[in-house]
Amino acid sequence: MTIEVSRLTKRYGDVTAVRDLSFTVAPGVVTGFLGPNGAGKTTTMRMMTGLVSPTSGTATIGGRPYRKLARPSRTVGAVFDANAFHPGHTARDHLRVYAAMGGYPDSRVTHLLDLLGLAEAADRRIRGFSTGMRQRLNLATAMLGDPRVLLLDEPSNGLDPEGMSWLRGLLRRLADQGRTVLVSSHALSEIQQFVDDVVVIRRGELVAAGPWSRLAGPPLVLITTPDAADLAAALAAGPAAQVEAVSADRLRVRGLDAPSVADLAAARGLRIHELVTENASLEQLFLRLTTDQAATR
Ligand SMILES: Nc1ncnc2c1ncn2[C@@H]1O[C@H](COP(=O)(O)OP(=O)(O)OP(=O)(O)O)[C@@H](O)[C@H]1O
Repeated sequence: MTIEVSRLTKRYGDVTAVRDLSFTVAPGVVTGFLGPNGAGKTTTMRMMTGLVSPTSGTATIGGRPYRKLARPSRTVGAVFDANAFHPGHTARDHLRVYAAMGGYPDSRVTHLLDLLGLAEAADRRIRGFSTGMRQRLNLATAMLGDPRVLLLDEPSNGLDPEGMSWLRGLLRRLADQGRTVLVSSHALSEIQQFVDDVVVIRRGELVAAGPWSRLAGPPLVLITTPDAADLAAALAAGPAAQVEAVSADRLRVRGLDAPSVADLAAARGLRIHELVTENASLEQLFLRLTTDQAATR
């Protein structure tokens, strides 16, 4: 179930929330949907589910617009508002209401309460729930119909480190089952741990899309060695793309991973005191992509 966004535009009066936006979201991976506040992420995700009508362009899921899907809630599970609950309901009540609307059995409710770590809190009123528990309940609601596609708007908001690690595991499993998982976020350092692909937008327009590993570029390896000059010469003569001397005993290499650097040094009898791999962070990439050139001049 691929999501295909094609030349999507949404205008609210004078405000163009989304402008001529095209990208695809593949099944089997977790895709991060990133952009500064007001970039148009929520509007785009709402257009995917037919909650907002596009001014022009299309968003399809498995080749069809949301409204033309045979059983929408069995195909697409979406989480938008983290607080769309009746505060006096218990978690179990809440899920039962949605299960009844979708025609899902009670056993599904029990299964999801377990799966999302809410079994103990199932019979407590939502009013007393933490943000993290509300996020879990939201996910449970989206997953009632065992959908092939999950659209999650800021699901990591309000999660503590343990909750983040749990969410990462859950999204990974869902993607490994072949589902299509689109997750919007502004918490880049957190989301970096679990996205395979990214789509970056700014002011409603596409800035970059593709596998994170490709957008990030090859990692850098920082080497501390008392044999810097000899090692630099050996690396430069070999397959490394770039070798830079940082100081008398430190080199920075791009285009060769740490084990290859260590093997090459061993083969030449050169000493290495430290090897550190530096991956570009999603935050660095994001800032580079979304910083307004004009504003920084
Ligand atoms: N119903 C609406 N009426 C008028 N303007 C709207 C409406 N919904 C969104 N907008 C405007 O469209 C733009 C994009 O908003 P949107 O909520 O999609 O961005 P976002 O990337 O999800 O931002 P955030 O991360 O802050 O939620 C903003 O300028 C917003 O003010």
